[in-house]
Amino acid sequence: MKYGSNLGYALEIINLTLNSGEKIGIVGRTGAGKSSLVKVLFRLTHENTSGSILIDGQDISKFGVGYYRPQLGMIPQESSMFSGSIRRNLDPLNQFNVEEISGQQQLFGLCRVIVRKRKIVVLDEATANVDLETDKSIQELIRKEFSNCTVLTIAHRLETIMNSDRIIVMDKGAIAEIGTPQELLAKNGMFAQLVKTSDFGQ
Ligand SMILES: Nc1ncnc2c1ncn2[C@@H]1O[C@H](COP(=O)(O)OP(=O)(O)OP(=O)(O)O)[C@@H](O)[C@H]1O
Repeated sequence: MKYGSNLGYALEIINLTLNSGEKIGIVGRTGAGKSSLVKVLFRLTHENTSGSILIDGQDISKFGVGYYRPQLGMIPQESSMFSGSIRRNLDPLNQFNVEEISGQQQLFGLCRVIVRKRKIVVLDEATANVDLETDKSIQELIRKEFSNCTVLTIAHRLETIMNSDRIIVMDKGAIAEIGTPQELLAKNGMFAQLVKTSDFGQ
């Protein structure tokens, strides 16, 4: 996939099979292709794209977008959506966290609504400004209550995806590594390096 015919490939050859109900974490450095992978899945980009994506054995390009898109959900974690963060910014003493809690509840509510109706859900925490505990709670909520949904989490913080069924490590528009967190740690490759160089576990 390219963003323009005169540009280089943002995504190279990708061969990927996801199992129904799988919880997948996607990691990789800036520009590795994480968002592009999601854009292709959502059919947000048509031009300069070759290959096919099959869901339940059906090529998604054969579906109308109106039929197809509602089966997918995106949970953005933009802080501006939640009153808690705004309230906290306004409060110089930072003493009250009542609205912060309600901000969290809004987020959980949003997850419930979106995830319940969808086959595939993407959680984008690349721009996340929620705290680690909220992140973890969302992952737990999704894992427990929505076991039938396939969930792709673009992870900014590695902690939140360490319980994923599988992790995809993107690099230069390709899948550099894929496997369970344990497999990738044992491999001692790119994922293990990301874990070592993050604050994770310290
Ligand atoms: N709209 C665009 N137009 C042109 N090039 C783009 C566009 N969006 C992304 N790219 C390029 O495509 C490549 C993959 O970018 P992508 O945004 O998918 O990476 P990412 O892993 O999601 O990065 P980040 O963690 O910064 O969000 C990069 O080289 C990037 O510069």
